Amino acid sequence: MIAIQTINLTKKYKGKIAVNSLNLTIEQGELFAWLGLNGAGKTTTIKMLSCLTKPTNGDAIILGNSIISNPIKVKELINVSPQETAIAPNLTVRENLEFIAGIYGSDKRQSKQKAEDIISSFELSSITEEKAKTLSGGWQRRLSIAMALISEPQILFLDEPTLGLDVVARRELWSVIKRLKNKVTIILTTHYLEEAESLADRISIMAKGELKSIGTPNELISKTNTARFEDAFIALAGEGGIRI
Ligand SMILES: Nc1ncnc2c1ncn2[C@@H]1O[C@H](COP(=O)(O)OP(=O)(O)OP(=O)(O)O)[C@@H](O)[C@H]1O
Repeated sequence: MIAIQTINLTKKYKGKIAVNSLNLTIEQGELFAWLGLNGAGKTTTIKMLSCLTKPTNGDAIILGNSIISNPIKVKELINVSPQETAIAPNLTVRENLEFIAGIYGSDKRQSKQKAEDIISSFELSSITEEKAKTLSGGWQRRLSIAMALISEPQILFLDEPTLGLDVVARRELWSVIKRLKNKVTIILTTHYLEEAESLADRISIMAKGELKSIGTPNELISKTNTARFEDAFIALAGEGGIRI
């Protein structure tokens, strides 16, 4: 089944095009990565798909629901783990999880159970009673993703999930994300090419609001006739990048 289909999805800010007539399809269960240089239009696309900003033209269908005519239903089906983590610093890890479960309508008993389940699946048990503000960046990001999954979304948007993390914390988070594959459709934005290459089923490359190419890392390498993914990325996303 199709998770996301965009139809001429376009966003202009005061006449300036941020995203230009995007047409693509993402299958359910896919881990799909957006890559592009600064200002390529990744965040704007994610904001439209998650109903945080309205398109100027076009539409996107999320699991059968239009982001324009049915944003309330779309918001029930998705969740976002934003760049700046949305955790409450003075609450413990467990309290943060129970709090979010409550916001999404669970009663006290259900909230406790949901928090317990996610603590176990995210291997958070060593830090459950720690206040969130005392956690390292890697643990904070892991908690933030766990919180985004409490509402059991079908589509999860991960915006720069490992930004600023050290190499070990990054690898640990990669394994957390890999375990989610095929359970939830994941839309990932990142500036780390090796992150997209390691995690994504397919990658889309944007430049100046235009979709330049979509494919598996190997397909993008072969389409651009390059030897490494980094070279393929530069051929597509760089100044005067090709469109294939
Ligand atoms: N609220 C806004 N008002 C005006 N212009 C905006 C706004 N948000 C984004 N833009 C412009 O739209 C274009 C695309 O920006 P966007 O943030 O989507 O890119 P990005 O690929 O996410 O970049 P980055 O990697 O730097 O986060 C840029 O030219 C940006 O300046």
